[in-house]
Amino acid sequence: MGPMQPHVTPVTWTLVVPLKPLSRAKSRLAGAAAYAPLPELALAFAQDTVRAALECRVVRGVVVVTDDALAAGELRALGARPVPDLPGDGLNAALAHGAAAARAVEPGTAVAALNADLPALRPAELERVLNTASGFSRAFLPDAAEIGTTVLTALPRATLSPAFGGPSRARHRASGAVELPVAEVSSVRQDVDTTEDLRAALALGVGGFTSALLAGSLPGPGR
Ligand SMILES: Nc1nc2c(ncn2[C@@H]2O[C@H](COP(=O)(O)OP(=O)(O)OP(=O)(O)O)[C@@H](O)[C@H]2O)c(=O)[nH]1
Ligand SMILES: C=C(OP(=O)(O)O)C(=O)O
Repeated sequence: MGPMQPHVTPVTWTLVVPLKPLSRAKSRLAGAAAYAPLPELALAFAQDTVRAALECRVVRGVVVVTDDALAAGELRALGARPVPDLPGDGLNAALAHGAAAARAVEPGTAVAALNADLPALRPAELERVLNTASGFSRAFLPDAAEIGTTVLTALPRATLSPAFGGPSRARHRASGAVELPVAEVSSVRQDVDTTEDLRAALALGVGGFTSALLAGSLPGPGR
């Protein structure tokens, strides 16, 4: 930055990552259970997601909303802050609760919901998504299938107002959030719900937890 540039305070983000109990996670991935147990896959995806998120330069912290004691311990070990769900309320309540927990500690923080199933996540691509989001009060990134959402953002004065679940892209757009105009961020969009998604994530390159778990039994094309 040159000497005559105005001083700009960069936006830094607290991410909120939701993770349901591992024993119930990733039911649509049943086809991949031949390669590794589903609870272990769900944990490895979350570990790779959280580790990459914490390596992103504009991320100041990660809150993981989960009632799973094993996952909470493993993700705390990576540097995340686990908080339990509110009793019986589901995904969007968990995200709103996590955003409130983040702002209880850091009142001025921008917050972003991030799916826990992004094992190919690259910190530099997440940084480009978040830097683009710093220009909008609320914004979102559609998933690779163009139906759901992988990231929903809110600047410090905005409320997150999450509407995840199924066709959430249209719901987030209807809520007034801006669809982020950012290209070539496949690693931030590639969520893994099905065996086909897992193949796509493996083609992008997954993180160390997922690749170690699948070592020797990688699901290749058409298998
Ligand atoms: N804390 C919390 N996280 C949730 C809850 N429901 C879903 N999630 C998480 O939100 C994300 C999207 O959830 P889903 O697509 O419903 O579940 P999934 O485990 O990814 O996949 P399926 O079981 O195949 O539907 C995942 O990271 C889940 O772990 C909830 O009630 N509480
Ligand atoms: C919850 C969502 O994700 P998925 O169902 O694809 O995991 C969503 O995209 O809103």
